[in-house]
Amino acid sequence: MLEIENVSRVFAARKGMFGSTPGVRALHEVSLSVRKGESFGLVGESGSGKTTLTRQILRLDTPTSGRILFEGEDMARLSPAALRALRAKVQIVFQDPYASLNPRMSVHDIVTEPMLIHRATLGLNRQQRTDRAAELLELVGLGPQHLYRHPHEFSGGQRQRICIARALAPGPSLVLLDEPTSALDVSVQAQVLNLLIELQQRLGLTYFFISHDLGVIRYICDRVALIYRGEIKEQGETQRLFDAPESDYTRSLLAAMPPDVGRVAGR
Ligand SMILES: Nc1ncnc2c1ncn2[C@@H]1O[C@H](COP(=O)(O)OP(=O)(O)OP(=O)(O)O)[C@@H](O)[C@H]1O
Repeated sequence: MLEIENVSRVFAARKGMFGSTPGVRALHEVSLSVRKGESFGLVGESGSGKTTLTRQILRLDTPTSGRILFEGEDMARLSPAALRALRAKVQIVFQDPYASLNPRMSVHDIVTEPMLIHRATLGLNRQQRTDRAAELLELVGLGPQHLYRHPHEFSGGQRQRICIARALAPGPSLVLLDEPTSALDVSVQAQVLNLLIELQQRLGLTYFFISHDLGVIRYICDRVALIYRGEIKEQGETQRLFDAPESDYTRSLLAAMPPDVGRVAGR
């Protein structure tokens, strides 16, 4: 579904009024492939390049070299119409459900907005968009009675469910989950993770799951890649990587952050 081939991203050195910024090699020869229907985890500490890679997948930034294929097509070579269609197919859920919902918008407007943006692709009229928003709320475990409420009336976990409904609104096949539970209480984390697993099974979604929490990764991801200073240090089946890590970096990461699956699963 998603092939990342030898992607590098270098931010050039810059001279500014208050001195110069050195060049940064944020990604170096990153290669990985995400299969349809799986959950693929990307683990790395702060500054390792996770956001930069995510921005390349969303086509918000362009690699310095290398290429990214989505469903076999080079993202850099898409026509404007194909790029618009791709934007509906690849959606993201951010870490902070408090910051990522506009407090002035109703849940209805938040969830129907992506349908409006992608109306050329989806072809839904006003009533159909409202009906779909109500269905999506039901799907994420919030009833349609919440449609005309505003974000401040919801808890953190409920807000993240609204963010998930918004991400699902244009009918994506790939969902990028950028630390989607790390701003939530532990008990709520487990509920949201279980919801994500359930939605994946029902809708046949593919997840690209970014996290620094190995417990969460182990709970949800089929395969995982570890990124360190812009380079992939190891990747493979999650279970294998935890049981028999091949790189020193993986070993040190596992030693520093023992995965605690029981806590995540709420057991
Ligand atoms: N626009 C930019 N210009 C210059 N350097 C950048 C830019 N964006 C990111 N970087 C640098 O690239 C490196 C990778 O940053 P990135 O934000 O991708 O890491 P990250 O793994 O997402 O970190 P975090 O978990 O803290 O979000 C860092 O050294 C960062 O300072």
